[in-house]
Amino acid sequence: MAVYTDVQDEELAAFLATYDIGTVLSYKGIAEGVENTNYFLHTTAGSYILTLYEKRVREEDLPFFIDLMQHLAGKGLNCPLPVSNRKGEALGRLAGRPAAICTFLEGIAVRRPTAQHCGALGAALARLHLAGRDFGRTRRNALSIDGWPPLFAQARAEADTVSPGLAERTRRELEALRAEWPSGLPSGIIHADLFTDNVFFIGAEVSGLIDFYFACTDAFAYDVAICLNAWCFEADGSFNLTKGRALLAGYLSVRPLAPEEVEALPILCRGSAMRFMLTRLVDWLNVPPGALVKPKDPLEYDRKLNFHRHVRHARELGLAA
Ligand SMILES: Nc1ncnc2c1ncn2[C@@H]1O[C@H](COP(=O)(O)OP(=O)(O)OP(=O)(O)O)[C@@H](O)[C@H]1O
Ligand SMILES: N[C@@H](CCO)C(=O)O
Repeated sequence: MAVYTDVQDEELAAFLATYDIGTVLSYKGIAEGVENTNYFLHTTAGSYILTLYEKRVREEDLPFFIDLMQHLAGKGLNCPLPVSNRKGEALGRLAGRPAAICTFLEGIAVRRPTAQHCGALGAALARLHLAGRDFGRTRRNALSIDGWPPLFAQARAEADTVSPGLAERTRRELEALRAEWPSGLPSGIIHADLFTDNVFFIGAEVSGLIDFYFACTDAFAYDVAICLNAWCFEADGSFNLTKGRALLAGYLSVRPLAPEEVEALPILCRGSAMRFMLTRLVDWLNVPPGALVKPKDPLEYDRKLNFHRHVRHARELGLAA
């Protein structure tokens, strides 16, 4: 996370006084991440994460995220559990922002995942898809194909300052995606942002999944595509087929992919690369003054998009023939 909103000692003490989790021993802003403000919070009762919800999270969606984490935790998935205050409410307000306190998860986010990590991640993703099946609530994916043109409109005029030709490349690609985007794929709750920083490991095992603030109802295979992009490319921009194979084999060990999901995987990877290129581009061009945040490189995803433009079959992404 980043820190967009400062929290003063007195206001935190007053906020905590409404909970049964003791008093503050220490708290510290977390620089990682780009979406919300997060603090490590140590109280006399233990360790927690305090989140203040920022820009992209709509306040009316927060009960969905909180209920989802409670549902998934109830299904045995290791994800942050929102803590309720004495009134039984998990959502409050702090420093003028909506805020929640969640349980702290142990484990380490790997920066350079191995094929073994990718396999474990694939299986964890499929378990998440199964655990969400009876959640009973839905949320539209605001960052799918209909959400991309408005993002592009925000960045278009300045896109070529980031890379010459980026505006025209993106315009053409958006047209192509619109023409080929699949519909009717098996759908349910997806995480939609399961990058390496949102998955904790203890040794080779997944110990926890965090950051459910993009979770929504969409094609399961789109979540697989997001993970292939986030986990299986090397720093030099090449796609690591061994990691792709491991991720897909891990996923398939828990949930099979239907033929139409397999067929759609290349275009879903292209779309997923577009989604992250665009949100990164908008953020890159709009860093709020004074915020403790390091914007992520949009061109990393422009290059991934270019790779996927040439992929014709999921075999090229690692699916066993
Ligand atoms: N429940 C938790 N237990 C332990 N650490 C956590 C927890 N939640 C968040 N963190 C820490 O805070 C950091 C940022 O959290 P998170 O990824 O949710 O932020 P974000 O701003 O939404 O990030 P992103 O850019 O991935 O969307 C994580 O990398 C992790 O170090
Ligand atoms: N995981 C995203 C940031 C949160 O949307 C990215 O790497 O662009």
